[in-house]
Amino acid sequence: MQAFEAVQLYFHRAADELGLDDAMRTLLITPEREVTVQIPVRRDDGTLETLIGHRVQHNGARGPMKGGLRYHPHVDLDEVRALASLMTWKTAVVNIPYGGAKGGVTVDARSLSRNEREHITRKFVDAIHKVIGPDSDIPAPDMGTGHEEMAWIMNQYGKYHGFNPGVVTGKPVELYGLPGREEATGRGVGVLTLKTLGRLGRKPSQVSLAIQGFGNVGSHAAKFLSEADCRVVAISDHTGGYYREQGIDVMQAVRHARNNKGLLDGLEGVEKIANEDLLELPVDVLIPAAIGGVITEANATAIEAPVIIEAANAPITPAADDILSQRGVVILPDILANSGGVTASYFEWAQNRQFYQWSLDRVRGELDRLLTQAFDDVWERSKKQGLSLRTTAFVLGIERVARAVELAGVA
Ligand SMILES: NC(=O)c1ccc[n+]([C@@H]2O[C@H](COP(=O)([O-])OP(=O)(O)OC[C@H]3O[C@@H](n4cnc5c(N)ncnc54)[C@H](O)[C@@H]3O)[C@@H](O)[C@H]2O)c1
Repeated sequence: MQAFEAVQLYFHRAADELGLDDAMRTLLITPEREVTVQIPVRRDDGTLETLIGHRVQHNGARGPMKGGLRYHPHVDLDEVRALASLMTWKTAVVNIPYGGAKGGVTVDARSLSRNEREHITRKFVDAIHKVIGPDSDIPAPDMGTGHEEMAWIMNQYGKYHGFNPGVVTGKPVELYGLPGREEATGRGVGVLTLKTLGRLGRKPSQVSLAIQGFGNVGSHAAKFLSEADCRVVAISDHTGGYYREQGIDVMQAVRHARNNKGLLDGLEGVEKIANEDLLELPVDVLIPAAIGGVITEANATAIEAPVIIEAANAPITPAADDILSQRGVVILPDILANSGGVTASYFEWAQNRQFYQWSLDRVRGELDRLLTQAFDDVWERSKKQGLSLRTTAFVLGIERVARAVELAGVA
């Protein structure tokens, strides 16, 4: 099932709980604006190529729209639409004053030189600068983009509209970025894992964890949770899984990856396992933090972990979600579990608007506070209404957006 259908399914399940009529559903699902543009680019070898870029602004009832910009060969309008709507529900669940958007260019970022990436980014801004801005739509990094692209967006946007660093987040710290933005999603996953364990009456020191993916999110989550006394028994990246029953020295793994082009292969003192086997280990908590669609109908029954924290976007397919939920597995859904990133982006935007640099301590303190509040809102409502955490998170997000739409007056 494609991302689009999965989001629609979860939306309608929550809308059923809220008793929303068809007219309101249509209004909430329909994006406010979709922009598709051509991006002509001269490659370094002199050839001319015409790329396609999209920006979908889903809903701005609660504030300026917010969402990443991805450079990936699979980018298409349906996917961007689905991800834009997910951002609307995600910003609402964590209760920051934003709506949702998403964008992308259909291109393999790894095939581009730095020079080509810069040209594409500036051309894309040329095409969409009229519809983005610090009060309307604020892009951020996503797959295939990072702080360099964000700095170019800020610079190119400034040529049309004057200096305004709040037009984009995920910038380099030296250029109005936020200290702690890089760790924020992984740290948030860690904070929310501890909150989940606390509600289940589990002490971190009694808990074993397996984490799939050791990139930005997975490595920071592993670091945070091992420092909190959890036993991280397995980690992985696309080179394979690495297992040690007594617990992996996460800092050693971080250092190893840092000196090995970000990769874990060759890590010493661990047993090598297959990535699929990592998912089926008899651990207390499983954290998929790599890619989508790794837990499907085919392997859902083999998953032994009683708690899954969705650090990646959509790691569990809807069919697998049904199987796991029926078995009583506690699943903390992606729209809450990985919302630390967009929350820190909101802090970056707030500090840009204040022209005041936040300290790392302040960022961490505010991040922990907002995520804890969002977690408590979702957990308590889920218990009260007897709904899964995923359906509850969607209910809460959709309800807040619907209320904002109604209060502001829809027509
Ligand atoms: N970075 C953020 O702020 C953020 C925010 C929200 C959601 N996410 C989601 O979290 C996930 C991870 O993002 P990231 O920023 O850490 O990406 P990243 O590119 O830094 O790291 C991805 C990691 O996954 C590994 N990987 C790739 N394919 C794999 C496979 N088949 N099996 C096992 N490991 C594999 C890679 O080797 C790498 O270690 C993505 O789904 C992303 O959409 C990230």
